[in-house]
Amino acid sequence: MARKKGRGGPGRKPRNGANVDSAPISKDEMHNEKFEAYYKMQGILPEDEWDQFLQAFREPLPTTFRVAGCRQTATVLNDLIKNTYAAQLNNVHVEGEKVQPPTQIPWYPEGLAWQFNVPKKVIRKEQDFKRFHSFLVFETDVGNISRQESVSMVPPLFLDVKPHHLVLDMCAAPGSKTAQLLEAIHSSPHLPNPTSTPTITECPSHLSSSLPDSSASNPPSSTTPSSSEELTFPTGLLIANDSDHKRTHMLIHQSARLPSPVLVVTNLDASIFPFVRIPADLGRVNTEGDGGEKDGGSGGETTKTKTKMIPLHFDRILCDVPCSGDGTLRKNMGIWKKWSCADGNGLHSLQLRILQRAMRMLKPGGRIVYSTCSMNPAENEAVVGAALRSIPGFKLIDTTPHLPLLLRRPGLTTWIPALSIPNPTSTDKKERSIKFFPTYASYSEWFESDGGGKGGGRGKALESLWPMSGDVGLERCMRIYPHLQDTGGFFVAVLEKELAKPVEPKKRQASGIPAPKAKKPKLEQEEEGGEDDMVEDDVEEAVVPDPNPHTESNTPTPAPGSESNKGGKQQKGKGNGGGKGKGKGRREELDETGGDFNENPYIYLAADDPVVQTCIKKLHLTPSFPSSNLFVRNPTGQPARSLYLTNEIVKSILQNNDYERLRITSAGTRVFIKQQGDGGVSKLKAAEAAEEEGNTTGRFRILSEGLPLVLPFVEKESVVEGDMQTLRCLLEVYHPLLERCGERFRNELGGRPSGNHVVRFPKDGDTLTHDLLVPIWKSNVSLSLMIDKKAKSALSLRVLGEDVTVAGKVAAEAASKGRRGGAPVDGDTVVAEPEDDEAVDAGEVDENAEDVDDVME
Ligand SMILES: C[S@@+](CC[C@H](N)C(=O)[O-])C[C@H]1O[C@@H](n2cnc3c(N)ncnc32)[C@H](O)[C@@H]1O
Repeated sequence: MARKKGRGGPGRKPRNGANVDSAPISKDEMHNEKFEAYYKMQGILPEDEWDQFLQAFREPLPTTFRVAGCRQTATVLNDLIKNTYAAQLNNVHVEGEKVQPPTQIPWYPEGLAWQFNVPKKVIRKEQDFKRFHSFLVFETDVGNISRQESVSMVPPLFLDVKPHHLVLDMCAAPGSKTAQLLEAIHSSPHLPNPTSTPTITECPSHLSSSLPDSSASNPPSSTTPSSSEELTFPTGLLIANDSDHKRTHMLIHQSARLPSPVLVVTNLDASIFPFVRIPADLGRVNTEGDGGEKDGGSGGETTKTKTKMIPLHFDRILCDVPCSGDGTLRKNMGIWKKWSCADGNGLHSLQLRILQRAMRMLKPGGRIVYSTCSMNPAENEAVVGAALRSIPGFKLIDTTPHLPLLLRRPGLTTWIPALSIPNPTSTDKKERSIKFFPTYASYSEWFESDGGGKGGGRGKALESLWPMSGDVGLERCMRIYPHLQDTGGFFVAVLEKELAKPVEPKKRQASGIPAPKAKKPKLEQEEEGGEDDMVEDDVEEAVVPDPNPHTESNTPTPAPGSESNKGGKQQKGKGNGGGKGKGKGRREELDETGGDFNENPYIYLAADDPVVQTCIKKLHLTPSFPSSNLFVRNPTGQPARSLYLTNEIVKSILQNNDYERLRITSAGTRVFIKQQGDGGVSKLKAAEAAEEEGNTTGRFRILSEGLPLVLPFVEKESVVEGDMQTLRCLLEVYHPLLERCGERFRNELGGRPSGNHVVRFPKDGDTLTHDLLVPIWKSNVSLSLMIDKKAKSALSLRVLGEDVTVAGKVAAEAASKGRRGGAPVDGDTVVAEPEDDEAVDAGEVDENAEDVDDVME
């Protein structure tokens, strides 16, 4: 399956929706008078740094990536990069000049982020770089490496997410920061990390060859999901939201590389994000932050007594808001030509409403990180300042002690807004000039005059664009500039909600805080009206300014459920709410493109469902497996093909909220799938075999991405020990015969029934630095390694030092014939994969896969 080339090109929608493009332009064209005039006026830098600042923006951005996944995997990979690849690349010369090898980004924790700046032609020509690039591509595909702009790695680091935290990523697509947040939630050393792929699956202690077979070998004795969850899954939650429906699918695709039972993806306008209902007892436990959870009742059963519901408040919220993106000039070169101060002005109102909404959904003591890839104070300090003044009880955190090696400048405490207006000295009406207004009064005066456009249809700009009186500590914000550490431009502010009880609404009004007319989110109005328990004490604080009538800039597309969407096509939502907890009837749902919200429901299976019980038996799972946390996604609620797993809090959300109201696009992760074929045997024969077995529930297997989550519940005795001969054989051939495998493995597996098995390849301190666990499928005559082709290639490269897989050989052959093959060079098309039905049978082909290049920032 070849992927289309997806990066750049004129008209490409960038990360924030502004209409800029990344088509290359010459350095001579990299000028913009208005940009320079505007930022010089703001005094963002000392005069003597100005040239360096502009010059840095004209240079290509280095390629940056971070090593993701669990600590074990990350350490192995990082050592490999440091000791093998970077060492090899330290001595590459092109046309007599030394090429800089990859270097560690100095400020990133534990040296896990890297950068290099090597022209594509060098990567294509130089064997060592080519090999390094292949390695990066494969490891990225399997989720162990995340290619991400270095400044974009900053906000999640300041959010400081812990495994028990309830986290909301308000504007999450395409998802590079979501991935970081997920990794942080899964970061406990006691939890198996789904962010490590089976290529080096972290081995739960009871399956490890290296750990003593003592109490650790016993599966958790409790049969309640909550106690097994404590031992296995984080108790936290990550809701990743984006208002752009297409981009939520990018987000889902991106996060599929980091399968997690704690993830929920929603498709809502963040500025009117509705409250999520949770049972009060669950909320209380979360507020206490002890990470423990009550059993929310077994799946499929209906709780008789009415449970008191409360709105969920988050421990951490990331507001990586849509922005004008002028900090991305180095990659979105079209901004040089198109920059206008109107872009930032036009986004200010939405950004402010998103931040205010986040503040209202935060727990006392909780933290918000607000970030943009813009340098414009209209989108940064003006937003943060106005938000802090409108909702008391928050403060900006001084972040200087954190990441001390990250060079940054303090936030601006004053700035001068400007408008883009028709150039009064030009006859061309389309020509614009920039006009500064030091005060809101001077702007108002101009606005009221004819020159201001009164009567000409121009809406008035918000006063919050201007600096306001009163010190809110804006210098605590962070500004990152390209010349400081060879990055893009970026802005980050860290806000904390005080633990003290917020002041009464009346006192707030008396404090002179500008409180533009409250405009409650539609969903919230309904929520408040219908559910006493959902009314928050600070509901009156919905100091949401009127939508900015200022119409100069590219306005972001109206989001689902937003007022601005009202004129759109309306269609009915479908399905029921997935069992109990269905909200208040049907609502008309719209997505960004005007289509309906067309998602299947989330229906939990009863723990004693025959299919669940068959899975437990056939897949050799211990009784502690959280069987009531499995759900299916189809209108009938039948376990037809895939079974998904969540933790308790996600289950509680899905069962107590209308999934259509929250526009839940995805939740949890798929762990079991019905085996359609039987390795090398036809589907018909497989079906016949299943029939003969009297197994009408079908035969499910553990999906490779689900394995890390399921492993702690796999019975130790059922795991077969493999050897290097067997591993090579499984990698080289799609369906190798058992006779080709190592003798001990052959003998052990030979006596076992056909179906799903887990194989452990013990660490040998040499080729395998950690135990490796993989799922295989045994048919009557052959075996199949049930991991996808890219994961196979990555594993082969890492363990055997070469890609011995069929796909790898085809790619190498194509490359040797002069066709492009092997790993793609940055932004290029991925080589066509060989025709075979293995991945399809294995259910590993993602039909909804989006262009992964687009997913990379
Ligand atoms: C800067 S990008 C986010 C990048 C993302 N955090 C990441 O690290 O990959 C801004 C995102 O906000 C989304 N967006 C725009 N308006 C929105 C709104 N009103 N509510 C939620 N998301 C919005 C855009 O679709 C875009 O994906």
